[in-house]
Amino acid sequence: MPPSDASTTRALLRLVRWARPALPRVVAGGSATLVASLIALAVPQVLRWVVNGPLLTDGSRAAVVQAALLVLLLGVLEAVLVWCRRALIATPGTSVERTMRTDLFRHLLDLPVAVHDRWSGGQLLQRSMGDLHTVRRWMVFGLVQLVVSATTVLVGAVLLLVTSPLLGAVYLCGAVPVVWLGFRFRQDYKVVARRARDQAGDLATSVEESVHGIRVLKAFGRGEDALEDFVRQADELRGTELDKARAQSRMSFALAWIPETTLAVALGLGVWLAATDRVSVGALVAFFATAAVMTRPVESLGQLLGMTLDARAGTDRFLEVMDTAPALSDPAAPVALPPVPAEGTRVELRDVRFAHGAGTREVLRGVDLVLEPGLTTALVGLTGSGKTTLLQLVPRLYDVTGGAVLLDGLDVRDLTRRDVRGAVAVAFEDPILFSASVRDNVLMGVPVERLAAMSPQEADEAVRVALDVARAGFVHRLPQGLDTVIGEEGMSLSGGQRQRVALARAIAGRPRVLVLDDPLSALDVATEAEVTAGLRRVLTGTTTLVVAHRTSTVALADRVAVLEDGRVTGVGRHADLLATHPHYRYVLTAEGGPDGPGPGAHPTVPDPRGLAEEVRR
Ligand SMILES: Nc1ncnc2c1ncn2[C@@H]1O[C@H](COP(=O)(O)OP(=O)(O)OP(=O)(O)O)[C@@H](O)[C@H]1O
Repeated sequence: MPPSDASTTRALLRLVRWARPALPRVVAGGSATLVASLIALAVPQVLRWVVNGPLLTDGSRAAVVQAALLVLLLGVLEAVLVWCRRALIATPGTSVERTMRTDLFRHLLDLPVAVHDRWSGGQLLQRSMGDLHTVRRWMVFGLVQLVVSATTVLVGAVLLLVTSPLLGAVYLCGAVPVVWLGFRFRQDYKVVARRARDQAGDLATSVEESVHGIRVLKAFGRGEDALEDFVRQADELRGTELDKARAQSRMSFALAWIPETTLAVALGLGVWLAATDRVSVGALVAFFATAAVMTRPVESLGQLLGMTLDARAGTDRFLEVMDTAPALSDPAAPVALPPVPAEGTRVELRDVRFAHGAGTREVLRGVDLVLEPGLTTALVGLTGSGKTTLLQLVPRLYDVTGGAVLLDGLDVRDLTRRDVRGAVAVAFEDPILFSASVRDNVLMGVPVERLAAMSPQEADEAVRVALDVARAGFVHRLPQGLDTVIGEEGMSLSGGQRQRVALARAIAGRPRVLVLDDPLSALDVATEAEVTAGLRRVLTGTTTLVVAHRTSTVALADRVAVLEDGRVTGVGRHADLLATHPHYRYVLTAEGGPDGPGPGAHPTVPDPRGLAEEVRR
């Protein structure tokens, strides 16, 4: 993504919001460095006084010693001030970086799921780690040094002109090509700086995807292809870094030879002027000593400008995420969710419409559906018909684009997201577990306030019951039982085991509404029936919506809703729908949807009533 044309200064000034707490120390540290640099510039003036005074006139030894002591004192003072800079600036820089990182993460949690289609995991990782590190280094070193070097160069230039206007003018002629080259450098470097940061993010994405999908890569023997891809991206990044280094070295070269050349011309001219008594020897010594003090600040300007442009690229990437408005927000005056009615919570989808993006086809086109309190409703439809989409509207993971979702008569958009998500628990088909103990993974399903009020024994009991209902007793046989860390995304567990822990997490908080996206697909039919019976026993009064692909799952529900062409075209008991609803019959017999035998095929569904009866018993 090319950098915007907004000025570097404006982009970097926005950092003040995060840097404000550190500003007093940064300013104090910068002032210490500035004073140290000005002291360095004062030394030549002392030399001028010594040469023109005691050395060339009366030869007073005492005056020379005094001058030497003054130079020594100035040197010590300069060293102390440089130390002060380090002591003052290092710590606040790290806390600014930490705050920015935390804000970025908090904001990411608030952003819609669709954001992840735009920025991959690696890009977000790079933005929150590498980019912020670059910004912090610039803030505590680059910015301070840039201000100090620029001020030193300006003050030095004035001193040169005051010491000898003619020599100063000759020396400062070099500023014209330097400024022009600096402008060119800025134009070129900001493009490659941004490209390098984007490519580093892409490279991080490759690593993340390969590690994540390592089993697929190995199973299909695609390790070499992944390596080739990685090497290509790493080469591209290296090429861009070399472009940066080349631009940087061209600038540094120009900043070294142009001032050196003009200084050489000024030296020749100065010697002639001193020989013809047009300038004093003391002034000549002071002139060249000042120019020598300016050499390092001048040479460092290229590097510091490069750092600034790197920080600007990092800042832009950080602000792009921060400027992305959360699609969902809490209402200004939220309504409180009333206590759970005795019979359970009633969920209503009223003329719900939804499209995944502006201008894209509507997935849901006027869904009317009531989930009766305390009952289980199975949602059935062809693959891609919008079942998962519909499910995600209930806990308000997305907002409807038309119509409304109501919990006990209240629009979910009038409640706080915390209230809605505390009331509605979800288990997805692909269960994501976190790198934490089994206990912590399960307790994640309990709303924070309720968890805080629980004693450790009560929390353990909630975990035990949830795992029992989800038939996840296998966790007790893990090496450390409930304390076993189940690893990144629970990779050390089988698919069915992960699903059961994720289900336990969904029910641990005894939610008012339970939304299940085919969460038992990896279980055998007998275990699924046991889990469903457990849910009925424990979650009495919980209203449940479950996406079902298998007849066995449907048979366990009280009612079935059929999703067809973005609408609910039938609601009823499984057996009745099977007899009266052709699309329902087709969905259940299609065995994989469009590739199945088709609407005309004879259903081969086992009679589910027997299974349901068995489970209820
Ligand atoms: N984040 C998204 N951005 C854009 N389109 C999406 C997104 N998620 C789903 N879709 C599209 O919305 C449609 C419905 O998808 P959805 O996952 O809701 O179907 P489903 O009925 O749950 O399918 P399945 O039974 O295979 O799980 C599909 O055409 C899908 O491509």
